Amino acid sequence: MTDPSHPSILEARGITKSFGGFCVVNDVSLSLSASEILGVIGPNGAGKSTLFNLLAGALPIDSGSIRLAGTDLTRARPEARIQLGLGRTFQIPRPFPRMTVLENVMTAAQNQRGESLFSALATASLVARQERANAVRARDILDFVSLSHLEDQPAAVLSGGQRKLLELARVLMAEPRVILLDEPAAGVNPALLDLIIDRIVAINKLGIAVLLIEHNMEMIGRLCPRVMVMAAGKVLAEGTPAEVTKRADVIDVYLEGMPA
Ligand SMILES: Nc1ncnc2c1ncn2[C@@H]1O[C@H](COP(=O)(O)OP(=O)(O)OP(=O)(O)O)[C@@H](O)[C@H]1O
Repeated sequence: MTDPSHPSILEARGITKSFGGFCVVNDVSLSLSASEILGVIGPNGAGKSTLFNLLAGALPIDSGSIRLAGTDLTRARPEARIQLGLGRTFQIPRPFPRMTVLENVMTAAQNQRGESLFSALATASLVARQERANAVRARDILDFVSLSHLEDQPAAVLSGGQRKLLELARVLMAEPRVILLDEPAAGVNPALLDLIIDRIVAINKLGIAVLLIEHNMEMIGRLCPRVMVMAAGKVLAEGTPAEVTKRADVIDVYLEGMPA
């Protein structure tokens, strides 16, 4: 349920997706308020990444609806969703390895807003001015994610944690209202993990809502006032991390055997 004082920015209703007759996301609904970080947890194969693919438009949904700030995105192309403010990161970041860190961030700029008019009127000097403005903004964002010192390096040299920070920077360049974060802690060393957590808090304080898939329960506990537990494609439980981690059904399908 969304608190009326914090209206919903992202709303999904009854999202369902099957592959070859096997239902991997089954009637999932969620409501994310503009000020919120909502965690999505659950065992491997629960359908969490598929849910992100459906929200981001990488896969078409079989049934259900998706709204972002009241606009129906259910059938919108992924690029249209990005332009409307829905950003996402991937479990395994895929930067352009030979481009520099700065160039990687600049490629995520959404200058195609009003593209037809822009291309009709554009002159070389206008394009150059836009590029300079993008470079200034990309440098500010690299500073925000503490990667400024690497801006001229090819992305191929980055560590796993630095690649996650670069992904965050690329998403921020597109000026999102909501970010879907898919396992930002996976493969990240403890020092960078603290930095990533700190940057997610800072991003949220800018008014950007976050939907966070994560297996790292410490990170979930530090970031998420509310979590949704998925199992076998369905929402099994919702509540605070303390509430859901006490539930016998959640312990049974997910938490048993995990490191404390
Ligand atoms: N394109 C696809 N075609 C067929 N089956 C798929 C496809 N994508 C995902 N699946 C299946 O859907 C189920 C859910 O997978 P998904 O990756 O969404 O789970 P997950 O909760 O994100 O798991 P993990 O925590 O391991 O990332 C799995 O059984 C997976 O094999």
